[in-house]
Amino acid sequence: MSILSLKNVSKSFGALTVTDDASFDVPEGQALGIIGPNGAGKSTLFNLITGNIRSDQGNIHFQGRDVTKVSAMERCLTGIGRSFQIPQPFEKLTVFENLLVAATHGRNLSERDVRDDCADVLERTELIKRANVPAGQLSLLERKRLELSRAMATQPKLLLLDEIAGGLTEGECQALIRTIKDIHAQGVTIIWIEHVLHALTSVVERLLVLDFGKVIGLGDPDEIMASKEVQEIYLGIEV
Ligand SMILES: Nc1ncnc2c1ncn2[C@@H]1O[C@H](COP(=O)(O)OP(=O)(O)OP(=O)(O)O)[C@@H](O)[C@H]1O
Repeated sequence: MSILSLKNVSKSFGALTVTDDASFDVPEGQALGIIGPNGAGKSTLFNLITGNIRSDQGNIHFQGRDVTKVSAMERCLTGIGRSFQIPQPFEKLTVFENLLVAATHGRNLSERDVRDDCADVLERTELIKRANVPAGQLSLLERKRLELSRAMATQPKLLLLDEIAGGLTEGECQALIRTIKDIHAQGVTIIWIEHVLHALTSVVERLLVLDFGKVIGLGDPDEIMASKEVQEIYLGIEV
């Protein structure tokens, strides 16, 4: 069964069409990677799925329900969580306090009701030892982990990751991949936008390619990466 389904979704900013008739399904429990050149419309696609922006045309179904006109807040409450390309935690709040904010708002519950779950999330994302440290004092990898934790604190069924591996060393990247694999193994469906291709392809089962807002490829990661179109358009290699 598909957890997410987009049908003929389009979005323009003025004369610029940023999402062009996008249609695809994400089966429950799958990890889907999204690649494409800068400005291809990847983050915009996330904003359409989360409800941060509305589509001009088309429909979005989540768990069988048409959420096209549903607010971002309600989509979050029903299980769509995301991390942002540029982490913006509350720098002066501790890691744990940052999670409490995400969990209480993202689940519409009191702090008392979410405390244990927040501690569980920090265990899984390996940040529990830093729970009482202000977010502003974290290393880059820890900030990435906090961004992931804030998304997980909303208890998503569908987790959207926006370029979470950028800027990390290879060792840090591998550590983050292990955590993402662990989250995926718990049954969370993942859609991951990433320019660090080896990180992405080590996790996802399918790859979607966007170019000028159009879905130009969707399928097995190895086949997609080897395709002439992707090599030319995405990697800039003439084959
Ligand atoms: N709110 C907006 N108003 C006007 N133009 C926008 C808006 N949001 C995005 N755009 C434009 O839409 C295009 C796609 O942007 P988007 O951020 O979705 O691309 P992207 O594939 O995520 O790029 P990157 O890989 O660089 O993050 C860009 O040309 C961008 O300038």
